[in-house]
Amino acid sequence: MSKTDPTGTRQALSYASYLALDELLDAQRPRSDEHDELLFIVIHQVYELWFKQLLHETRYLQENLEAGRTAHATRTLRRILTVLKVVVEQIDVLETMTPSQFSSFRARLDASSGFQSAQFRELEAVLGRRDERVLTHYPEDSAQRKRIVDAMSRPSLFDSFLTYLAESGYSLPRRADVTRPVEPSPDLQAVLLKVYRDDGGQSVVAEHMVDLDEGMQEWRYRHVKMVERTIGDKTGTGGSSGATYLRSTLFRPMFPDLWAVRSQL
Ligand code: HEM
Ligand SMILES: N[C@@H](CC(=O)c1ccccc1NC=O)C(=O)O
Repeated sequence: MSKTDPTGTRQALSYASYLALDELLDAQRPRSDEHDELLFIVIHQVYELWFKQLLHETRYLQENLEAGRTAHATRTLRRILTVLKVVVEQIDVLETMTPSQFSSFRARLDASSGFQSAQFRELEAVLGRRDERVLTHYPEDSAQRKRIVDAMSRPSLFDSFLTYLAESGYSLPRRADVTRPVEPSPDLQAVLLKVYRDDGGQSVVAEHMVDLDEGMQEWRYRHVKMVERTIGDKTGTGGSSGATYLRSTLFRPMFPDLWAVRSQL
């Protein structure tokens, strides 16, 4: 395959053109002359690429679940979990940056912050988070805000998991309104206990859902520790109390029913 350049000349596909490296490698633009700022930018860009891939895979996972395809869903979940592991471990790289190295360019970040990562918020919404407060960081009418709002109004991954169980023959209560947060449900927990006792492919999928929930919580924990060691108790550039706020977001499971049943297994 070949494509034409702006002068109309045919260009053979190459490594650089296939991967759009001119654009990609031109997209790191430090605002200071400090050595460490490039690492900060690269890490965040890598995160956003992985978030893109995770959103791509979760969409596929939902399709597989809703079609009752256990093997495909399990494989996709494994890929998602492997990527999640990589993004959690990536925090090690940023932790090689000392507080004073970060302080050398932190003021140049102005009021920008992780609160503005639309893909992270979209991922949370796809998994099941329903919290309109996150929208305050995105301008009305922005494409980013619309993607988060859309994700909050579609069935979440947890809803697709429930559809999958129903497809597999388990009769269970449907969630009346997918735009509302998941409330723990004793009726649903009774069905989940049966899923685990039957010990089929559905229980493997359920275990991977727990892995996913645990992985997201691990990310939060590692992020908070990174924040504590890098900026201590300083307030965040995004206007929050910083580490104190972030600590309050720990232990907020996405799939509470899957945790609740474990004391009965
Ligand atoms: C030195 C490194 C980092 C520091 C000091 C830091 C600090 C903070 C702080 C203080 C907040 C609270 C918002 C605020 O008031 O600013 C926050 C939120 C956030 N950060 Fe970071 N961060 C770091 C790296 C990262 C990385 C690598 C990511 C990956 C994308 C990330 C993603 C987020 C997200 C998604 C939030 C929102 C969390 C929530 O509201 O639950 N941060 N960060
Ligand atoms: N909120 C951080 C700054 C920060 O980490 C950040 C700034 C801009 C873009 C991404 C960031 N990462 C995650 O919050 C701080 O208060 O130092």
